[in-house]
Amino acid sequence: MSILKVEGLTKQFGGLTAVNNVSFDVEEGQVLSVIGPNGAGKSTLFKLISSFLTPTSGQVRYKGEVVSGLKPHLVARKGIVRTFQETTVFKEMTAFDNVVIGHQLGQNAGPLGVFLSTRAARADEARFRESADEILEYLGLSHVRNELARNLPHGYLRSLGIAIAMAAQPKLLLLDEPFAGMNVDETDRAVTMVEGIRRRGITVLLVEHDMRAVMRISDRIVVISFGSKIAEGTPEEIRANEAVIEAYLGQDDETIGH
Ligand SMILES: Nc1ncnc2c1ncn2[C@@H]1O[C@H](COP(=O)(O)OP(=O)(O)OP(=O)(O)O)[C@@H](O)[C@H]1O
Repeated sequence: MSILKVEGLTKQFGGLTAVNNVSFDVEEGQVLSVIGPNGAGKSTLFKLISSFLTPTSGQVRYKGEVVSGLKPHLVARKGIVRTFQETTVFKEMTAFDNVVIGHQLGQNAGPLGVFLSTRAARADEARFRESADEILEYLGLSHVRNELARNLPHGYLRSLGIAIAMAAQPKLLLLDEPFAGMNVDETDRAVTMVEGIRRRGITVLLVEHDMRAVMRISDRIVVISFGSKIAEGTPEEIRANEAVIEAYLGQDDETIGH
């Protein structure tokens, strides 16, 4: 059963069509990756799905309901949660406290709601603390539990962003370039994290520039180039697809996962 349907999604910025009539379905419990060369429109597509941008035409349907045009926090409350960027991690707090706060973000409109936290939210605190430890554990972050976020290396900060998003109890987790800027070890760890998330039955939609890690974790891959979908299929199908090879020609061989 598909949890998300992207239907004829188009986004124009002035005369530029960043996303051009893109359609695909995301099946519940699967990992679907959107890949494409630089400037292909991946980030724009991602923002359209998380409702940070409104489409020029087309729509996104989540569990049958059109969510395009809703405020991002309302979409998040329905279960579509994007990872937190490094800039939204609270740097002066520990990894653990950041994940506890992530639970509250899942219930409130934004950080303000957290600071003005209600009695009900405080009552949930014990449950959140227990859950935060569980998340850190299965994401392999327990050993940095008490580190201040500002002391964490880049790869860990990105992982912490995923942990915070998990605390908001997503049904569909959106990962924006989770492997960007990671070295080989960090990428391996992040791949393991995504596998762990998938095993918990959470659907994952990720947008990524680099094909190599994507090949390892995706059930399906959608390829976009110059805003349009040029291919869709399993990793094996994508690897052998002529249009994909063509789109990536001139790029480093590493990018197509060879
Ligand atoms: N807010 C905006 N205003 C105008 N043009 C934009 C805006 N956002 C993106 N674009 C343009 O839309 C096109 C697609 O950009 P987008 O960032 O979605 O690509 P991308 O595939 O994510 O690229 P990368 O892999 O480099 O991050 C680019 O030509 C970009 O310059």
